[in-house]
Amino acid sequence: MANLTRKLLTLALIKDGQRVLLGYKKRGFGEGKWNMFGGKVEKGETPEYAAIREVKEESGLEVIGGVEQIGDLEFTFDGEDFLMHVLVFQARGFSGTPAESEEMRPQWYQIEDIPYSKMWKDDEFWYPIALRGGKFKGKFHFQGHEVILNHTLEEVEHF
Ligand SMILES: COc1nc(N)nc2c1ncn2[C@H]1C[C@H](O)[C@@H](COP(=O)(O)OP(=O)(O)OP(=O)(O)O)O1
Repeated sequence: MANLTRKLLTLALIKDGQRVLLGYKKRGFGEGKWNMFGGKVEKGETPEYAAIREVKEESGLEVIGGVEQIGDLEFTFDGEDFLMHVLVFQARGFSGTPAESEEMRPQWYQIEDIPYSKMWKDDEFWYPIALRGGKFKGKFHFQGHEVILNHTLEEVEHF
């Protein structure tokens, strides 16, 4: 594969018992899909700081007690010259009430009602690991934004 430009991004799992907070992406990359909250790691930020900042900006929630890394994902897209390296975190706690932002419309989902058909196709592979408290590493190669051409996924003890 040719040299790819790497982009570092975050996703954050906000779980409260048997429900998770997802956001409907209103604009930008992944527009029209439900996803966790996250975005680019800006220059000078740690990924953990970026994850906490994105949760606040996109959902209105304050992360309490920091975040723990639970996933490491790489996404590539056929014919595209970039690789998205997405670190997935779980918030240890949170406070506040979810509020719609310019980018996301938050909504709580019971785990059994997670709308996988309206999400990125990789999510149905790794959410089950994340939701039962596991950690994972994976790589997904897409054709467009709807078809996974190939992938690897493994559960890990630590990163
Ligand atoms: C390809 O599969 C993906 N699956 C999932 N679940 N999430 C993905 C996938 N590819 C990207 N993402 C996530 C990673 C980030 O959380 C967002 C994209 O972030 P965005 O480009 O919107 O970053 P921001 O900094 O929020 O953007 P602005 O510059 O518009 O503020 O999608």
